[in-house]
Amino acid sequence: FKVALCQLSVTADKARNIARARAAIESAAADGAKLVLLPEIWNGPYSNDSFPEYAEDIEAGGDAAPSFSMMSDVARSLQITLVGGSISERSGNSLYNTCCVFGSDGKLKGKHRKVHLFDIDIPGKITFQESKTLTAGQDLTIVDTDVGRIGIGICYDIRFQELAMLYAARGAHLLCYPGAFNMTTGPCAPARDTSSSYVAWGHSTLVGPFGEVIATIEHDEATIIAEIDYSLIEQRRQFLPLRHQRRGDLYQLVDVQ
Ligand SMILES: NC(=O)CC(=O)C(=O)O
Repeated sequence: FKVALCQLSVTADKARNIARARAAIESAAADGAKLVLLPEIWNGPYSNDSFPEYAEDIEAGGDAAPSFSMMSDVARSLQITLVGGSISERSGNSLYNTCCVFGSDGKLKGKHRKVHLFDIDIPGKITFQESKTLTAGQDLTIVDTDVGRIGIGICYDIRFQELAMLYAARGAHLLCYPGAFNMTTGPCAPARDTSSSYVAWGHSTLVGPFGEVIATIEHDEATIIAEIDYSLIEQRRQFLPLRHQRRGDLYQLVDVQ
């Protein structure tokens, strides 16, 4: 089936960001995509000042959550599976960086709250402390959808390979990491805006089970549409039978949930 990665340009105008995301999803579905992905924090700027301002109460829905409502509505009307990048989510007194996954009926199938907050300090380059405003999620997220079993992480989560290994062990066909990587630390993000306080890298990428890049783009606003074929996963596992060759007597991956 066809998958679409929408690399959106993000501005401070939330209504415009929502309209633009909807248009990108509609265009991807018109081109045959059955699974559509958005980037990390696509409804407003990626900054600690903005997270509280753009946050939505997903549980309340409706007017309290216009980005969430748009995603649910568009997934239902186009009958696609939507991995909704991420938005900041308000829940009680806490804020989370949250990815919502919608089924082709528009229902929320799963919600991932970023588990590894992006707290870094690279002198002279970039300092970012998500933990100033955000709370880390406590759960791994695997979602069963019309287009297979999907493991979700958000941006910095990709750097902790145990997550990916656990998702694979739990039978995930596809791992989705909506990202807002930056010019210092690396690839995969919304479109680049050099006037923004946080300059995103762009380069959204779809990778196959041999580690091969199926499709990628530069840093402008654009959408990748490419076919993925899950049957290649089994072929890869036959060719490289790592699962049976692991040295459990020397090391173990422990699933604590
Ligand atoms: N924005 C993130 O969560 C992570 C990031 O940019 C990185 O390089 O890692």
